[in-house]
Amino acid sequence: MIYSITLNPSIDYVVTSDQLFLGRVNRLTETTKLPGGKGINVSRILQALAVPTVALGFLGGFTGDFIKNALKADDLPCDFTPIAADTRINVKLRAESETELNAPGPRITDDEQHTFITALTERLQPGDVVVMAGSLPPDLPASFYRDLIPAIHTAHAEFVIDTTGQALLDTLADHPLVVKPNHHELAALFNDAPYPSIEATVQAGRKLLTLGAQHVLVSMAGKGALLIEADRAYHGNTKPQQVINSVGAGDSMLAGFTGRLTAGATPLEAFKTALACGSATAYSQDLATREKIDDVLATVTVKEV
Ligand SMILES: Nc1ncnc2c1ncn2[C@@H]1O[C@H](COP(=O)(O)OP(=O)(O)OP(=O)(O)O)[C@@H](O)[C@H]1O
Ligand SMILES: O=P(O)(O)OC[C@@]1(O)O[C@H](CO)[C@@H](O)[C@@H]1O
Repeated sequence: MIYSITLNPSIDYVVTSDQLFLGRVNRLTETTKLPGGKGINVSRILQALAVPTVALGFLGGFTGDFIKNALKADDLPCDFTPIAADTRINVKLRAESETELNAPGPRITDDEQHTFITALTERLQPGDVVVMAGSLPPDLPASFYRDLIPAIHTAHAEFVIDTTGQALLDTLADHPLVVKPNHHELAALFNDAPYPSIEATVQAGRKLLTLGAQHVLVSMAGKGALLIEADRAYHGNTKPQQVINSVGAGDSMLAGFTGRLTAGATPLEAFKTALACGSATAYSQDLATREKIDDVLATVTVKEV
């Protein structure tokens, strides 16, 4: 089973405007509300790939109810810890370019934190994978993800982590199954300037393997992604289509890789699915459907670099 953890879910309020003028009234041409948050996105793509998953985390208030109902309508298995405060709303603005306004998130009490940790540890079985993805609401200690790792390992389960900076570096020695920084996050991890070439990016990504990660992907938005192994690396991409919404492309990529790898695929096969899932989401209004993923998979190209 793959459990996703979304400590700070969101309603993604996706709004479209022809142009955006700061300091003026802007009339929107379209609005949509989607269940959001990185772990939830991972579970939604796993479900599209028919990989067993349960979405965990915190949900509260009318916003939490919206997300719960949206996931229930899609038959996505969930077990969120209820909280008293309202789950946040993030605004995703599509105008000439994409702008995201992400809220800090609700208060989570000590009792709610303990309830979540107990629920998670009671569920874990040998062979399970826990995907921890996204920001922490303000009251949770910065070490919250890292503090879950001993319980995950005691259950003989593995973890995947999608976070940034020191919080990511701090977990590498515990051997995450997969990490997938984007190229900007990778450079920031090592206080480097943007990498001038694929070779330089591969060299930096390989440091994550040396520090303990089992599998390393580096995503580069429209420029595709890298699969970096100890003795070789691959660059892959998909046939370009119109980009509609890149929100959740990274989560889709992580889900595709983790889902296929866990089901027994080779890292290279899993990488191809990951590329298809990431781009298929970028080419869709919402997260990618299975049909769209299969369509895009047929266009994936990968070469050793
Ligand atoms: N414009 C695009 N065209 C084609 N594929 C894309 C595009 N944007 C993203 N993708 C695919 O999705 C993958 C992940 O995207 P990206 O590198 O933007 O991740 P991210 O920064 O984690 O994204 P996010 O946080 O928005 O989910 C890319 O490696 C690529 O395969
Ligand atoms: O604020 P965080 O937790 O870092 O990111 C949250 C978020 O931007 O990530 C997803 C896309 O990756 C969206 O569904 C959601 O709104």
